[in-house]
Amino acid sequence: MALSGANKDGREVRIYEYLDELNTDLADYIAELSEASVKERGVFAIALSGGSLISLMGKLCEAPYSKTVDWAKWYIFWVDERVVAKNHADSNYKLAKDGLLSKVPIVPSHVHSINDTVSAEKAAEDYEFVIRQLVRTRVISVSDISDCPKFDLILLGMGPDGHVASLFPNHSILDEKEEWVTFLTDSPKPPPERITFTLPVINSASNVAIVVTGTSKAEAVHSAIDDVGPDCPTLPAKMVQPTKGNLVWFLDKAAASKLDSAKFSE
Ligand SMILES: O=C1O[C@H](COP(=O)(O)O)[C@@H](O)[C@H](O)[C@H]1O
Repeated sequence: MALSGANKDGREVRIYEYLDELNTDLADYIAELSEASVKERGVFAIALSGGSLISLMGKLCEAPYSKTVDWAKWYIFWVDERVVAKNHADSNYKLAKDGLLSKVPIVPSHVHSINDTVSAEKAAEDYEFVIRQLVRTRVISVSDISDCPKFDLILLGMGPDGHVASLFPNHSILDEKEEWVTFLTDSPKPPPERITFTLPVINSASNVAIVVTGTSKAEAVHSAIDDVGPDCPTLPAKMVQPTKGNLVWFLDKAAASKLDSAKFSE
């Protein structure tokens, strides 16, 4: 049984007692957005994170989604990527390829991963160039208020420290306003070299989902959703506030355990 609530900012919080329910509802949510976007624009531009998110999306590889989703219309991007070879265990591309993309009929030329043969700085620059080309051809929409790309869906995970994508607490890249894609070489979580979408790009998306499971993240979830704690305003997850788009949090019972509301009966 899921608990769900929306607040006045249009932010929705969905809490699941069982992981299987979260996985099914997440697959439904993605499939519905894909259908709506393909109907409206003919394509679905989706940006993935790494980490636990990919296994939580696993139901998409199964029936009915494997048959009903219009995979040929999907264009895949990465919200953040570690600057390592594509076959490296730390690669977010490899994680998604092994766990999702190799199991469904995605068009290979629609998969836009980073250039893994150059520096982090150059990889970020090249990736932004690729995104600019696809904005020009309208594979990715453009925001009418920020001129940023407007992805149909951006999927985020969150670390126990409240980081999303490769936007870490107290890091100067949280202030980046000009670039669409930036880089860091001092990530507090290994590996140190990464590229990441900036907050203006994340907040320009039509839809953003933050998918979080596990007790280790309950404090950061509480801080970001209940607006508490001295670090709250600068917690990266809290800074995800789509300007015009929708934000949905998908939480399991453990991640939601410190929220002010939302209690399941034992
Ligand atoms: O390093 C990263 O961490 C976050 C969170 O990962 P999780 O395994 O705790 O869900 C992830 O969203 C990001 O893409 C990744 O590069």
